[in-house]
Amino acid sequence: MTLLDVRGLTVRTADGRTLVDDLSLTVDSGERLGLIGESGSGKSLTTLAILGLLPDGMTATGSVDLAGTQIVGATEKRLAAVRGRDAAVVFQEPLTALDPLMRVGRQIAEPLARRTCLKGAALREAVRGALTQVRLPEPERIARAFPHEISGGQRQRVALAMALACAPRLLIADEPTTALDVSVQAEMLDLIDSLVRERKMSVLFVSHDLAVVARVTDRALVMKDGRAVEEGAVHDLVRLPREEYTKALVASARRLESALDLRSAR
Ligand SMILES: Nc1ncnc2c1ncn2[C@@H]1O[C@H](COP(=O)(O)OP(=O)(O)OP(=O)(O)O)[C@@H](O)[C@H]1O
Repeated sequence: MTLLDVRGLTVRTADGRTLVDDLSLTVDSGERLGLIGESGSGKSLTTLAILGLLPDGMTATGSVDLAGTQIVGATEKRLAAVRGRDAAVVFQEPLTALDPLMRVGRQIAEPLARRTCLKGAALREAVRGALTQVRLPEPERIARAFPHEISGGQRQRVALAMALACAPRLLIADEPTTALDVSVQAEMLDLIDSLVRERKMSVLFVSHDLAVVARVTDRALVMKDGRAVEEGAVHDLVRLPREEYTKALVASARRLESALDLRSAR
């Protein structure tokens, strides 16, 4: 069953520049699609358009059907009902999702309480469970902390716990590991991978890095200058890229991998 069906999505600025151009993609229930392309290729604007979160002044045309709701042109009320329940997002910078003045536990409690009607001790226990699920040690301490009191990797886990709190059918992860230290990137990818598998969730995973996309998704769509240039199984894209642009992405992922191999051999 198709969960997300994007057809002819076009995003324009107020002065008429086209930043996403006639893009179409689908994500089935339980499927994981990678969206890959260099910086500026339109990946983030695509994810924002899917959630109805485009910056002021930008307009979307075309169709974005998310679990039966048409997102393009939807009212804010309708969008609020969809976000969190049908799709939730983890951004590159966890601080965009977290309120700096609110303790971490309360930030997770709010969406949990909305979904489950839990209160008091039962809600506290559910928050603890949400923090444990994203493999945070000492969940009581983390729940009492403010965002600046925990590490960047821990903040990204908290953002993931918040995104998962309402059990969304689609997780959109927009460069979720790019801002993290290399040492914690792989752990975060493995965590996302195992949590979405356990929950049979669909994923739209955005990255400029083909090696990262290959770790979490089975199929990928390559974007350049706001357009889709190639789409296929990740395995095929890596082995037999058709487009010059995809070949360049594969070559740079290989260069990076061999540089890392050399580093670890030293
Ligand atoms: N608020 C904005 N106003 C004007 N132009 C924008 C805005 N946000 C993005 N753009 C432009 O739209 C294009 C696509 O940006 P987008 O952020 O979607 O790319 P991206 O592939 O996600 O890259 P990155 O990973 O660097 O964010 C770029 O040329 C960018 O400069």
